Amino acid sequence: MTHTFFKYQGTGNDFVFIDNRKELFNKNNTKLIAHLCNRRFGIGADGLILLENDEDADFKMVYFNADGNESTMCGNGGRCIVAFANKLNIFKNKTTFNAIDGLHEATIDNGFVKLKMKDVDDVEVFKDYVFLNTGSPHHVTLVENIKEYNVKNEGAKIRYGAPYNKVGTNVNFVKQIDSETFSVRTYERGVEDETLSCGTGVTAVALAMHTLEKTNTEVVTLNVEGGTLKVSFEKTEKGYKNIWLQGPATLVFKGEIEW
Ligand SMILES: N[C@@H](CCC[C@H](N)C(=O)O)C(=O)O
Repeated sequence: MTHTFFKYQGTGNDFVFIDNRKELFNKNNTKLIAHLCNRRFGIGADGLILLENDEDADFKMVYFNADGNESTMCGNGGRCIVAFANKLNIFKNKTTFNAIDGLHEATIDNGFVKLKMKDVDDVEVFKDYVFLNTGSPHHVTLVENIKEYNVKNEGAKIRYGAPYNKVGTNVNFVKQIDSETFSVRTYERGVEDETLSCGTGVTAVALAMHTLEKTNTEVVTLNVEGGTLKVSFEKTEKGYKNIWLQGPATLVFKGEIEW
């Protein structure tokens, strides 16, 4: 049978989108999802996202990593689904949608999406790294030689090692550029490779760098391999609130595929 899909990218983090408002897609078909995300045998993407109806919001986002497993929040996927829902005329400029970590507010203006992320109350600082959950788990560590860094090998060691083990984590390698700008390269769990950008990852980096007092601004610029994102936030007694991830989200193509 022929199925319609859409492909979007947000700073190079790319996703297959399926309008599943009629609930025809089998979410337990891990093999099919991994096949659709495969860059040689399928459409090719870092993840697959279903847009569904929701009782409390304009729509619901269901996110799967490229390995076919449903996972935690995807920030760039969240920005892209806002662009997709806007294309489907589900809302005009401002929306609220449901995701695995709760309700998210968002706006879109000329392809530029601002997405409100969940509050972060717990930022754990260790000797060589910071760990926090911005909807997905993130290990953040500063490195000097970011351009030459072997993100895949070093990221995999941390992702599969203690204390994360089987559950794993995403791993962000960071270099400070100036008082409000950082370069970030991310190893993504579930893709098991470096991706060109990670939305929950740059959010984690911005909050971690603020916690470490590497920056004192509450609007941080993050240069990723696929472009530039901004994260703004407010410090609270326990952590951070009013966190917004901002950047472009673009339709790449629409297509049809057999399965
Ligand atoms: N690309 C994402 C993160 C997706 C989730 C991650 N791979 C995980 O399983 O934790 C983003 O933009 O946030």
